[in-house]
Amino acid sequence: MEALNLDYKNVPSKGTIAGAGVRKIEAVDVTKVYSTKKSQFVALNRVSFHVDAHEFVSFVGPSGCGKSSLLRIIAGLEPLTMGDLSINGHEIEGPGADRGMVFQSYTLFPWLSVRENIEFGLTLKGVPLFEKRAIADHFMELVGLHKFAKSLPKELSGGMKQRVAIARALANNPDVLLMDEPFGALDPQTKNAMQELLLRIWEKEKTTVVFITHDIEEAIFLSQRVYVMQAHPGTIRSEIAIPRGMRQVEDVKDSEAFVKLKKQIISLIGHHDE
Ligand SMILES: Nc1ncnc2c1ncn2[C@@H]1O[C@H](COP(=O)(O)OP(=O)(O)OP(=O)(O)O)[C@@H](O)[C@H]1O
Repeated sequence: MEALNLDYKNVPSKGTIAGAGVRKIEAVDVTKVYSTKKSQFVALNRVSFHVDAHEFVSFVGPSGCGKSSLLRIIAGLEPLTMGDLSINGHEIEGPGADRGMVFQSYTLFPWLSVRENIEFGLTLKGVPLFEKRAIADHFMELVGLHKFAKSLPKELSGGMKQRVAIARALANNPDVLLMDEPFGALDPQTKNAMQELLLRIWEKEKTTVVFITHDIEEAIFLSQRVYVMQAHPGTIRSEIAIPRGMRQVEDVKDSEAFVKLKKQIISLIGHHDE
């Protein structure tokens, strides 16, 4: 029988603590100008940041500050106008299998089952059936959907669909998981449950995550570092480190440290709006 090759989780650049501290994404003076026939609009102005291996980094800011533009540029779906942006030291020139995406809108293939959706990228890569099945099983288990392997997306709730989307992205073993308001369309209870689940997954898989949200609580709860953005034009106003161990506190979102950080970020964002 063919031996199972699950070493995909142990590639040196991720999945091992040894890779921690290694620069994964580096952005220097990234500028994005959208041009139409009549005008030019500066969506991002000289945005510089970095994301290290295994980090969970969020970008938070008001509507229109360029969060989605930034994520699309990292994903290689949108070209930057000026500046430098690299992943693993290589300039980003287009989309790549090293980056997995999860969007706010549900992007599952409606005609494919949960298992087939999760296996889709692996099928394209020609991963052998046995291995593909094992990887899908692992990630269905991880997001708690193994009982729904044969279900179609239309039979799933919004939260379940996003769990499939996360499993699908992770099954391709991306170097970086890019998430654009993935829980933005969910009700508050489901959103909280998804945040808890994502943290558990991140702690287990050691994935590097770049997370976009306008929800300040969500950013503080999930991240190790938060970049606070402002609009007109989109720039990074501040970088906030979230203290280690804060999440271990019960009802962390009501804790003094959490509320203090939230007020700090609100004032940073609010300051610009005045
Ligand atoms: N393709 C485009 N052509 C022209 N302008 C664009 C385009 N995409 C985005 N913009 C403009 O760039 C700015 C930043 O948009 P972006 O969607 O990146 O912001 P955002 O912070 O993600 O906003 P939101 O939180 O509302 O989704 C906005 O003013 C938007 O209107």
